[in-house]
Amino acid sequence: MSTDILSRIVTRKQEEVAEARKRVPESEMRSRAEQKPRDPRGFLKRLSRPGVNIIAEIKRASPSKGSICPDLDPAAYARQYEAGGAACLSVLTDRDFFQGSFEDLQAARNAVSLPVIRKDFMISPYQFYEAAVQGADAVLLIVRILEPEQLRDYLQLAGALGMDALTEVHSEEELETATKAGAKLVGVNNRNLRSFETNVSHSANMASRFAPDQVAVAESGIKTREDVENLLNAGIHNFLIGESIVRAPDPAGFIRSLMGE
Ligand SMILES: O=C(O)c1ccccc1NCC(=O)[C@H](O)[C@H](O)COP(=O)(O)O
Repeated sequence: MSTDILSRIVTRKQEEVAEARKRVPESEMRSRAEQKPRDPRGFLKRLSRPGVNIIAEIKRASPSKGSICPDLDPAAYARQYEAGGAACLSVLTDRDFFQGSFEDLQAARNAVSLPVIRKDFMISPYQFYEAAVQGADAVLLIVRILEPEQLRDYLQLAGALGMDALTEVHSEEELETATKAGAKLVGVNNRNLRSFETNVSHSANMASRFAPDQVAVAESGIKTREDVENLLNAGIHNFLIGESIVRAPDPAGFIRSLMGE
């Protein structure tokens, strides 16, 4: 089942975009995005600060773990994340595989002053217009599901709409593709999205491959202060963390402990 999860997600995304275009044509969505008064909170800027920066994720469910916290209150979680010292929020907006939504993104963003990434599977310009209309400060670009040309175009499109882009890689080849496309903010996913195998040392092992002007993020499977320290020792100080924070009885306290406070 996990072997082709990304293909299944991408196929469903294509259907979703086609359905959304019928409700609001692309020309209209684009014009809404271009006319939307922008108030970007600076996702990349926050992660360029020294110290431990945690992108804390609102994650109700996932393909690898099933249900995690289906009834979570995104505004309450966002407030806890901010109180705990998170640098940014990540909000999953995919409904079918993660039980996320734009409502979650809006509720979380409106509750705090942190920059927010729309965490989804971006395969069409339409989704960038949607993200801008929803007020997202950043979007995720997954190298494995994009052609190199598309990646370059989407990095530009995100910037033109006033959003930062977090480019996600898993392998060294994908990191090379991201670098050639000009990606500045790059996340290494510790989770292999084919097998779901997660190895927290994976991003540490890739750290030396980053260009000096790139900002690295370690993604997935981070659960303990020891994980964070090992990644800090490898030179990575930005962390995207979902499940362990969502499941923590006290998310704010847990974030503080991950930060070493
Ligand atoms: O989490 C999954 O099962 C998953 C499956 C297929 C594609 C993406 C997936 N996760 C998205 C993410 O990038 C994670 O939510 C994020 O890195 C946080 O990971 P974690 O701390 O392990 O919840």
